Amino acid sequence: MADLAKEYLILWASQTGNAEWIAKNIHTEAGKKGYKGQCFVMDDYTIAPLQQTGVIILVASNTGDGDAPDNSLKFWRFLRRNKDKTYLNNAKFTILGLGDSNYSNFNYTGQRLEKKFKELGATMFYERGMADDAEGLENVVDPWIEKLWEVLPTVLSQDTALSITESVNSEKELEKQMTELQIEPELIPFSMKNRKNTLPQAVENYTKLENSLVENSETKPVESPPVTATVEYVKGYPLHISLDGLEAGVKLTGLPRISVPVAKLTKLSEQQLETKENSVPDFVVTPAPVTYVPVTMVSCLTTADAVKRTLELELDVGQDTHFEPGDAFGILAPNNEQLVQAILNRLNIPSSEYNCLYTVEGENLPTHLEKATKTRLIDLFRYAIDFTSHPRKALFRMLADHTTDPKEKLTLMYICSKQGTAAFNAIRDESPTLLDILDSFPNCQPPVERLLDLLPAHLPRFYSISSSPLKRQGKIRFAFNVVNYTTTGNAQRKGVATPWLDNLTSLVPSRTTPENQEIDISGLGIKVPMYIRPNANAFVLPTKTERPLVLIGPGTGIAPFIGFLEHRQTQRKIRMSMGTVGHPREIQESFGPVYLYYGFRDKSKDFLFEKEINQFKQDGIITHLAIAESRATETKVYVQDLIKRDAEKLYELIVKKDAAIYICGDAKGMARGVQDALVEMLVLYHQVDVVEANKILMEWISSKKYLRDLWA
Ligand SMILES: Cc1cc2nc3c(=O)[nH]c(=O)nc-3n(C[C@H](O)[C@H](O)[C@H](O)COP(=O)(O)O)c2cc1C
Repeated sequence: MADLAKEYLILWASQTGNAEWIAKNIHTEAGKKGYKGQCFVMDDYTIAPLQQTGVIILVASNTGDGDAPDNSLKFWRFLRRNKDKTYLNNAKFTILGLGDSNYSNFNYTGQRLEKKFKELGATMFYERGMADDAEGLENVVDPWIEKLWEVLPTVLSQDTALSITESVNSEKELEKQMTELQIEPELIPFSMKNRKNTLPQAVENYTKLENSLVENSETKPVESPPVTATVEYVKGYPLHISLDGLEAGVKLTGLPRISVPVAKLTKLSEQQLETKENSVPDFVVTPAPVTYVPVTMVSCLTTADAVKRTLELELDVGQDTHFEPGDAFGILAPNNEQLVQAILNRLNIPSSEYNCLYTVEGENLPTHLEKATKTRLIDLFRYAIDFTSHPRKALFRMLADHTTDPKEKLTLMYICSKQGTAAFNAIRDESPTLLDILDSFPNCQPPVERLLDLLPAHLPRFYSISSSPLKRQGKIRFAFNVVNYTTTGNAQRKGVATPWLDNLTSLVPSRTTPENQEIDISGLGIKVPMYIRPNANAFVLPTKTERPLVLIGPGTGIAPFIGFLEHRQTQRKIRMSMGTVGHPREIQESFGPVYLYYGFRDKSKDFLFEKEINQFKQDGIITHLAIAESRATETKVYVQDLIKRDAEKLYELIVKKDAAIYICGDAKGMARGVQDALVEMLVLYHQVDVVEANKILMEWISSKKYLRDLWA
């Protein structure tokens, strides 16, 4: 029999790419250290040697409210069904969980994985890491990986074990020096203004040391002279970086681990391919086929003086598209074109290159680049890379190696060091784009390939369907806030898909009365690329119409419930029109009570779907309407306050009459507040303690009595 402990297996689950990036980095680095093993996404567990590998490393993030990422749902089904207590008897495992402590179920998937793997007979060889995005993932991830390299030689009995141990030890010495960068007191200037133009020797040494560990496989993708701009490009907002922690004698510690270069970008031909606007390139992988559907209606649901601008759009998806109210769909919007072109220009890429064909290759490439083997350069920038999400420390660390200015280098090193935590967090809070970062360091010129390595994937944006297929056959409606705001540092920020949709539909005027105007734009020929997302969380109506419903959805969280209510309204109309089926009262009774908890800031500005909700109430489709207005009066009222107010009634409905609970909206504050209110209800009326109440909620979640559709 093969020696099981000879190879490792890494399994990852990732919603937005962090866990994938970390898992693949561990895999690449393990390979460099001489270990043998494989790396798979969890849902590929059937082709992964799960029972044939003695050492399993799990890297998993969370989504929703402690839910597992979409690409691990099949694996979870398999784990749940597997009751064989000896299934993983031969496996030793460890877990690196990624979460965010702002969410009520911090790192829940990591805890569940540990429990399940132990139930299947596996033993833990190294304690679970619980990284926190709120504090910076690197704070836990980096030391956890360092320690992994210490532990691995003892659990992996590879033939190369001796040489690995030696190499690990010598690297450890180097890394020790690397993570503690001592800057000579006399070389530390106190402000950026009077900083010397020479790099402190310690920084030079550090860089040399670090680079000696990284095989220099970078190739310059585009060898072209700097562009003299003839076009006016947008400029980035400069970052305001406080160097308060950078004092004389300071030791920069906890610098991020070196990320091994992966992507190689090679030009395939000079041939200029025709520009196809709004056309999603083939390398973009989606779980269902992408279709281009006409936009037929647009309406603005808020007034001009509301804090947010909310739009409702209708798409003509055709009679053959199957969906239910509550299903979600993805829209593949490109990155903002001005931003894309400004970044290309900032990277000295001439516009003559934009439409040339390129290939991206490399071992352990991130999933979003795997199929980019023949693509126009501009499409990589429009559809593959995310230029607007929170920057990783590893990005700043890489940029430090690509600036010619010592001041910039030191500042970049400081930002990603432990001493620069406050500066890093302040930068994150400002949500800078890549352009903002690059324009703040004018002498920094990173290779495109390293950006491909270190920037996250550009992802589809998901929306909940706010209409019923019974009422609007072949049509989908959805509502969203147009993301456009000013940061505390006075930078103007925009979302990706929502301003794009707003522009496409020619910036419709705001609502002037409670009755928003629906504008028919079917004649304009506007199409958007989209796909229906199979509903993984079963956020759909129960099949039995008698079952009572509790719907909780402030802001645009109301959208799927409008679909639910339209559906119920149409179902009732159909039953009524069939006449013979029953007495109107019987028909009315065949629909259970519906409690709607809905919140907004100000009734006169952002009461979305006001007319429709009032009509549902009048028709008896909504039996209890609880409205929370948070900004109109002195006392701010939120949906969770109304749930607490109605606790006794709700207990009766939820526990005694088995109501299904649905919650939709902000995953942080609102979901947490509602969870606490439901716990309070159980403590008061079910007479259990808080721990037991939380357990009951978890049971409701797994039995799908409590359904959640949450977003950040
Ligand atoms: C919509 C959403 C919901 C989340 N829910 C949770 C949660 O319930 N518990 C938690 O610990 N972290 C939660 N997180 C934080 C993520 O797990 C964390 O940001 C992680 O770094 C994401 O890794 P990924 O890119 O591999 O998916 C959530 C993040 C988002 C965007």
